[in-house]
Amino acid sequence: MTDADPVDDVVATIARSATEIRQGLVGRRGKADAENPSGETQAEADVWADELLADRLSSIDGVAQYASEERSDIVDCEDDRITVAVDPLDGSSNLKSNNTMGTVFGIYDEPLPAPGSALVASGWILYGPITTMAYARDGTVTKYELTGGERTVVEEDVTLPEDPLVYGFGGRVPDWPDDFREYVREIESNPDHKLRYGGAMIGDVNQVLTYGGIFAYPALEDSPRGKLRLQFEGNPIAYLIEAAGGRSSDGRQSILDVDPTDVHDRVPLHVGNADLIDRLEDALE
Ligand SMILES: O=P(O)(O)OC[C@H]1O[C@](O)(COP(=O)(O)O)[C@@H](O)[C@@H]1O
Ligand SMILES: [Mg+2]
Ligand SMILES: [Mg+2]
Repeated sequence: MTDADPVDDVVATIARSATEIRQGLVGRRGKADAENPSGETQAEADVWADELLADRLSSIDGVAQYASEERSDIVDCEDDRITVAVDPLDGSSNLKSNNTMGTVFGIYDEPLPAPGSALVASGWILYGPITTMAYARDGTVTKYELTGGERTVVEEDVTLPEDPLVYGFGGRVPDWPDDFREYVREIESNPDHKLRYGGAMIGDVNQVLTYGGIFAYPALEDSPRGKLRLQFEGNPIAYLIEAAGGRSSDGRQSILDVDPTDVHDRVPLHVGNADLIDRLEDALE
C-alpha cells in the first residue's frame, strides 16, 4: 500500500483510459455474442472497455473491489480502501448510429453493493465531438476537456443553471405510469422547456448539467424499478447532480438513500433542478 490517494489514482487512470477507449471503438461497433447480467445484448465495445478498465483499476493500490454492469461478479483486489463501480460504456446502442456515449464511474468507501451515501467521488466521461469529463468530489463539481491523456479544467464549482431549459425522459411513452405521464405533460407545456433526448443517459444528463432541467428514466408499468442500474449509473449521477446543487429521486427519496440489495439492482432515476424534482415527487405521491 502507498500513501497516494487512491481516489486520485482511479480518476487519473479513467481519464487517461478515455482517449484509448474512444479510439478503440473503431472496429468494435458490432454485437458480442453475449448478454450482461441485466439480460441485455452486449456490444463488442462494452466487453472490451470493461476488460480494459478492470485490468487498470483493479491493480491500483487502495482499490478493494471493481464492479461493472458488464460482469456478474465483483472483482476482489488486494487492498481495502475504496471500491469502484463502472458503466464502461453508457449508451453503447448508439455505436451503430455513431451518436454520443459515455463512461460512468462511482468510487465508494464501502464494499459493493454500497449505498450512494458511501460515495466519495463520481463522474462521467462524455465521448461527444470532443471528450470531456465531469467530476464530483467533496461537494464540488469540475468539468474537464481530455486530450491525449491530459486533463484541462474548463469550469470549476459547476452548478446547475437556475432556469431549467431541457428535459429528456426514457422508456416507451405507453409504458409510463399515468402519474408520470401527467407530470411530463406539465413539463412539456412550459414554453421555456425544450426536449433533448439522445438515447444515452450520460449525454442527456450532461445536457441537464449544462442547461438546467430534468432527465428521467422512470419506473415503467411492467418494470417498476425502471432500467438503469443503481451502483453503476444511478448513484454516480445522483452524487454529481446533487453536488451541483440539483436533486435526485427514485420517485420518493434521494437516490443516494436507496439501500442496495444486489450489485445489479435497478432504480427509477430522476435528476435535475431541485424544484422540478420536488414537483415530480409531489406528482408521484
Ligand atoms: O433504449 P432504451 O431502452 O430507451 O434505453 C436507453 C437508456 O438505456 C441506456 O442505454 C442504458 O445504459 P447502457 O447503454 O449502459 O446499458 C441509457 O444510456 C439510456 O438512457
Ligand atoms: Mg448505462
Ligand atoms: Mg453500459
